[in-house]
Formats: sequence, structure tokens, C-alpha cells
Amino acid sequence: MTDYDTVSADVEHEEEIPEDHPRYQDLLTRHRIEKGVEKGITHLQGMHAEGRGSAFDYLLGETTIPSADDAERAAAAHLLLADHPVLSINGNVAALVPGEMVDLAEATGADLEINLFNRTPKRIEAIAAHLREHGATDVKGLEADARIPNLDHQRAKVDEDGIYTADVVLVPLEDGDRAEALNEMDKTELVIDLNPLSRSPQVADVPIVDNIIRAVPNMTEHAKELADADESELLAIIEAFDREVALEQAENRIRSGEL
Ligand SMILES: Nc1ncnc2c1ncn2[C@@H]1O[C@H](COP(=O)(O)OP(=O)(O)OP(=O)(O)O)[C@@H](O)[C@H]1O
Ligand SMILES: CC(C)(COP(=O)(O)O)[C@@H](O)C(=O)O
Ligand code: BAL
Repeated sequence: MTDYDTVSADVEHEEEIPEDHPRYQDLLTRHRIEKGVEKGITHLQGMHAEGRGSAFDYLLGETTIPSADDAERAAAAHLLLADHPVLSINGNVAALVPGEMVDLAEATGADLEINLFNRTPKRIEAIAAHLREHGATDVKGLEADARIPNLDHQRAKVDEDGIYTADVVLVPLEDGDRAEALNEMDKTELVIDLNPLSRSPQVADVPIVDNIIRAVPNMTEHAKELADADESELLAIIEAFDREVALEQAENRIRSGEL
């Protein structure tokens, strides 16, 4: 499993955050979102989303619970087995885990595609540049030459050779409507969301109830470990994963502190 160490890299003015604070890593994460807003990467609404996530993470114990680790391993297996996997990036994802998403894409052969709820050309460009600074060579989502059916909004805009034709999509911190519309397109949907009651994890094939800053590096570790696994081993991991158990264990932990 992964801890929060990866978050400490690349945060400006880190010295302003008291390192001996018991919730240092959460402060660091908030700071990263704040920086994302300042840089024009993250929407101001992203701070509200982060606040909701932070509250659920507090109740989860700010740790990757065992069922989330299982979900991360199953998600890695799905990405490795996919013909055309795509990782979707919004303003919060770009601010929190840009390099980690590039690493996951490399470890699984997935494409990276920007998809925004609050879509503007300026933010799309800023996020694409930010991802390139973190090692991305090909960033999709700029063409926006296809539409997710039954979604009458900017967030329906996708690339024809990206999310539109993907068989497996990772959609972290996703809007519930879009998650439902993608589900109707018969894609295998992997969702990272700290709220197990949110519509996105509720419709996901693999709901990952964990903080994205722990989940993504852990998925990459699983993917690297499974790189030489044969198809039957990957299928067995997917088969053994139970989405209902994952949602139930996360909700139990949040409600009672027990799994
Ligand atoms: N760092 C994080 N890691 C994982 N999940 C997070 C993180 N920060 C925020 N979230 C979650 O991401 C989601 C983003 O909010 P969003 O508006 O897309 O969904 P929602 O309106 O809360 O629920 P629904 O899916 O029902 O529309 C929230 O559920 C929030 O808890
Ligand atoms: C803020 C965000 C989580 C992402 O917004 P964007 O970066 O524009 O896709 C949005 O979906 C919301 O919940 O309000
Ligand atoms: N993601 C923005 C709208 C919502 O809260 O679902």
C-alpha cells in the first residue's frame, strides 16, 4: 500500500505548512488544490469538492482500507486487460496527482484525456501544459470531436479516439450524471471517490473508495507487479473482486469505524 509521501513533491511554499501537525498530509492536499486554483488548473468549485472528500477521508481514518486495496488491484487488472484504456482528468485530479496519473498511464498503456465539468479552452490548455510538465507526451480531450449520448452539457465532450471509443475508463472524482451516462455506453467504469454513497461509485464496475493521492500510486504499484501476469490471472483477480462488498465496507467504516 502507498502512503502520502508522494504528495510532498512539487508543492510550492510547503514550508508554510507545519510538518508536526497531526493532519499534515491533509493540509498539504488542500494547499495543492489552492495552488491549482491559482494556476488556473482547478476550478474554484474544486475546493468544495476537496472539502467533501476530506470529510469522508477523515471518517475513513485517512487510510487505504483493505477493500479499497482490492479495488485498486482489480482496477489495475482491468486496465492491463483493456484494448483501449483511458484515464480521465479534471481540475482536481490535475492539481493533486499529475505525475502519478502519467505514471499509471505508462504502467498500463492507457491514454490520458482531460474532461471538465466547468469546461473552458483556457483551463483545458492550462491542464494540458501542466500534464506535459509532468511527463505526459500525448494528452487527449482537446479535440472534443465526439459526445457522450444523453448528456446535455459541456461534460459530454470527449475525443472520438479517446473516451468515446475506450473499453475501460478510469473516472476519478467524477460527476454522477456523467458516470451514469458512461455506464450506459457499456464501458467498464473504474471510479475513485471518497463518498461511497455518491452516484459515481454506485454505478461503477470497480468503486475505489479511497483518496486519489493514495489510490493512484497504489494502482501503479499493482500494475507493475502484474505486468507479466497472464490473462487468466488478471481475469481471476477481476472475478474475485466484489463491488458490493467494497461499497459496504467503506460505508461501514465511515458510519461506525468498523469494516
Ligand atoms: N482527493 C479525493 N480523492 C477521492 N475522492 C475525492 C477527493 N476529493 C473529493 N473527492 C470526492 O469527489 C466527488 C466529487 O464531487 P462530484 O460533484 O463530482 O460528485 P457529487 O455531486 O458529490 O456526487 P454525485 O456523484 O452523486 O454527483 C465527491 O464525492 C468527493 O467526496
Ligand atoms: C469541481 C469538480 C469536482 C471538477 O470540476 P472540473 O475540474 O471543472 O471538471 C466538479 O465536478 C464539481 O463537483 O463541482
Ligand atoms: N460535479 C458537479 C455537480 C455535482 O455536484 O454533481
